[in-house]
Amino acid sequence: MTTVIDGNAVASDLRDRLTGRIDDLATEGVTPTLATVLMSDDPASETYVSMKQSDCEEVGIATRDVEIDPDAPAERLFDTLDDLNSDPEVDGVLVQMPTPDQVADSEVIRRLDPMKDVDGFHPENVGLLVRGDPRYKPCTPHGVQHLLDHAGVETEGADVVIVGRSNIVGKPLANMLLQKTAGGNATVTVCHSRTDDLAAHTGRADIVVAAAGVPELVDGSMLAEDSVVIDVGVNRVETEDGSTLVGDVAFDSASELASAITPVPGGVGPMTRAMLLYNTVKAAHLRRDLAFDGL
Ligand SMILES: Nc1nc2c(c(=O)[nH]1)N[C@@H](CN(C=O)c1ccc(C(=O)N[C@@H](CCC(=O)O)C(=O)O)cc1)CN2
Repeated sequence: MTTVIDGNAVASDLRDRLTGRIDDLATEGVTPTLATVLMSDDPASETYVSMKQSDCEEVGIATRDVEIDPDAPAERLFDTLDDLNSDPEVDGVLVQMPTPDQVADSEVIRRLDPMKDVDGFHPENVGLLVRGDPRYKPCTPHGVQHLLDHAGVETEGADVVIVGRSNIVGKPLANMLLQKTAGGNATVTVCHSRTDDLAAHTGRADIVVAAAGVPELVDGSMLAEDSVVIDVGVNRVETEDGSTLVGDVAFDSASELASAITPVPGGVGPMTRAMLLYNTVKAAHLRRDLAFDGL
């Protein structure tokens, strides 16, 4: 019997618990505030930002909604970040990725105040994560770790194969699963587009995390019986009737082998958004030297 891990339900539970923390902050006269910065006309990016804005509204996080013409020079974005960095009311700043070609992602990330970097992408925050002392865990890997915990999946000693080596998901997740902490202690292999015989790796894994951005790259023939499958991909593909979302996992065939699997949509995506709320609430505490022990 395969368990389908319901990311919407887990994210909703997390939002409920965060609301309690936000109410506590209100008694101190603090309203956590997130600035979202969108410099893109990609419909998926627009959707993600508007979902993040409405999640904030639901839990009581105030928002600033900054939109920059995608054809503007990079300096326009950098000036905006400088303003948000120095604005005392803003706790967290999120620049929706990807940015346009004339703007180097690496420069954007460095320009952010690391205390307001609720994506956890700034080199200072990456360094803290790798050393095992995370300030802000990047939202998608944090969501994956939380889903595994919620589903009762033991990572200690587990053979985990991550397919994808991005800075947003694959690399930070590998580091988090390696840490000597709860939700870590795994043996981690990171596969990518140049990996020989991908199926040989995924086929021996206890846990497979597919985060390559390739629709239905991993199917049931590539999995061990009773493995746990986490699908990070959100790919919009054309169909005869229009378009649909598919993950990096071929859900039907993978479900026949997996003991537990996340769907797309409704798996990791909602958790990515919930963890952004978590980091914003954490930022509101850290910036005021208030204790934050998690949820
Ligand atoms: N600054 C950032 N940019 C990007 C990140 C990120 O973590 N920070 N990650 C990805 C995209 N992403 C976050 O922005 C993201 C992806 C998917 C979802 C989501 O909720 N997906 C839903 C389906 C949504 C739909 O209907 O299209 C789901 O899977 O159920 C949220 C956020 C790249 N950029």
